[in-house]
Amino acid sequence: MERDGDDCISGDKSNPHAQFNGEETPLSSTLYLDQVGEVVLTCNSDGLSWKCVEHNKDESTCLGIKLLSKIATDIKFSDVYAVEFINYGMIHGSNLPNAGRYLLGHNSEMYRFTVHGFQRSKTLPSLWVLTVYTFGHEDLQTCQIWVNRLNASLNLEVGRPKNLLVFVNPKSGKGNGYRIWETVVPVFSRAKVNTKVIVTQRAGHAFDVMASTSNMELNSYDGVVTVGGDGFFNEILNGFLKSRHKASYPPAPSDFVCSLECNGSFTLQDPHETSTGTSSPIENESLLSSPRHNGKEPTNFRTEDDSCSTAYEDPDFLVPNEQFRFGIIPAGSTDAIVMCTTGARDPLTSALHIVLGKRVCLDIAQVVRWRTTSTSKVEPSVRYAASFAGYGFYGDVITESEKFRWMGPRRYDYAGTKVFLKHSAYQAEVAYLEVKTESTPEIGSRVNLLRAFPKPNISERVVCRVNCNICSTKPSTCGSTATTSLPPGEKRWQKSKGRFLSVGAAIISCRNEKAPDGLVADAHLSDGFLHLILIKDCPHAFYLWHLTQLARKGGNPLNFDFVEHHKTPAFTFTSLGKESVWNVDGEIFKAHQLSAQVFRGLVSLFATGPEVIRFIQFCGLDLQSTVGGRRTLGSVFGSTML
Ligand SMILES: Nc1ncnc2c1ncn2[C@@H]1O[C@H](COP(=O)(O)OP(=O)(O)OP(=O)(O)O)[C@@H](O)[C@H]1O
Repeated sequence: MERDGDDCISGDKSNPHAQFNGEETPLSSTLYLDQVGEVVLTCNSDGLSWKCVEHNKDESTCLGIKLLSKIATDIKFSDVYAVEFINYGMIHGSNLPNAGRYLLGHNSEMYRFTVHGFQRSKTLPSLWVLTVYTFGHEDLQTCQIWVNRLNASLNLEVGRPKNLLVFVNPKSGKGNGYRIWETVVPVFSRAKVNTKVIVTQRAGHAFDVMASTSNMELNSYDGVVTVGGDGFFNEILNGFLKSRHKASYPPAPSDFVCSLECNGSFTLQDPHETSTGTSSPIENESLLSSPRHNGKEPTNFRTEDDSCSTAYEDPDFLVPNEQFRFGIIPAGSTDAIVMCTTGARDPLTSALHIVLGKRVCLDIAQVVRWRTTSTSKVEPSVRYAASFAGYGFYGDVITESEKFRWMGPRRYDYAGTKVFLKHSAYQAEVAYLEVKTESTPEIGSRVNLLRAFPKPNISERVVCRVNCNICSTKPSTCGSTATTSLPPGEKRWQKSKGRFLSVGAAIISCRNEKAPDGLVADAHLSDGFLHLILIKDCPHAFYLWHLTQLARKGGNPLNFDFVEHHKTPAFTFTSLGKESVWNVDGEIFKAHQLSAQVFRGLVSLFATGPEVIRFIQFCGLDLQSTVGGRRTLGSVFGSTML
């Protein structure tokens, strides 16, 4: 084992950084790989590869199977999140049988460094598992050269965060938000990501911090990480967008606007007024003026000597902002957003997406409540949603489940069962914008098309996934809405009035463990559309049938006559009853009258999108047993908690 480190390195070891400035010189050394043995390690522009010494000459076989082929032999820099020098210590001998003479057959002490990366789980590719390769050499300098060289390569990886603001909800899910954060802290510290951690003390705490943090301070972070559920993410998203997203209210049909104007407290926007993100009013549609400003006006205040001074002006924070991303470490009760954006409900997978600087754009819906109850005056209040906004059944379940928060995630099953048994239907009027595009002549009336042609089965649906073609077709301006980017003739309002068991607007597929394909299996993360699902009053048994389809892998919950499905960028809603509760990303939102529109890719997430192709290939197997566990009738009702 005596070896002089100077002899075994090829490349300019005296200056590893210099090798990176010009043409790259591959670095190569003979080192020991823990649990394997002596290897020739090579570093090139893409990553690291290693080969057992004399591998080709003397390959171990057992019953004709190459034993060494099971050992990983390379890793790309894009899959490496940290390289650490770990000083003098044990390198273990090979654990392979018949290791042969080139493998270290015994333990030995030497200087070591570790390469931390990940690999995709063989059974669920969206699930990322940690990998650690420990290399050793008796010469300290050799190890240091390798560490410097590999860290120089990692520094060239673009988009990796250095500073993050982290919010932890200790009450999330089963109340273990902080414990979950602790399990992923080592990933952040190894990757040398600085974190400012805020453990929330109460509901609304994170919203207040996000809303009051200056843009200057926010600009010092590469993003915000939330450790919690969908409701917690929603709170942080709203705090972030509250004063930073500048946009007019959603478009609405003229009679909707009239109903607001008749109240005497609201006026139509002057069509000549220029406002960010809107075009002039289109036929049969009116735009509503937005009194919102960016909240950064200079503040005049009196100083001690009574002179008037002006506080500094906080710089603008651009939204959308591709550099600034959100990360979600799942700790909630449903975690639909994380499942749709990383494909897995796994804190480590999320942490890896964050430190590796992955990026995916996410549509956000702006939901404006105009009236809280039938008698209240018009008072616009804006809420943003990342996954789902629902009324009727969805509003009732969230209201009921809040009474049983102590039950943890099971409260949704219990509340869902209770609300299902009540079978309440609500009188309402919904208007949605029907948009014609080249690929789908009238997206808004899709249900009628589906009646005329057989519904595509699940394998034919264009499901959103990593590098999704639909989502990566960039609109002219990111953060825009289809309501403004399409010419007036391409849009028209359609209405649906009647008794509904539920009205739901899914911005993403809303996949979760109880609804494995989500409510809308082929919804996309950033196509600029939401899916309006209207469930008309129907017999109890039919509704149960819809819910069981929702809870089933490969089910078709929208393929019923009592279900209307409209893909649209905007809709309005007016309750014709007294009580009216919405569920926005799992949080209660009382609204008698509201309008909503989608902003395409308004925020970016540390995520890649799910690895869906193989996910769907598993359909033949019972994936529910992997992701959903045993199904009970209660969990069928709980599946509506999107
Ligand atoms: N320290 C706290 N104490 C009580 N409530 C809190 C605290 N911090 C945050 N909250 C509130 O808890 C609510 C729910 O949080 P979260 O979404 O993390 O969990 P969940 O409801 O169990 O999960 P999911 O939204 O996925 O169903 C949020 O609306 C948030 O405002």
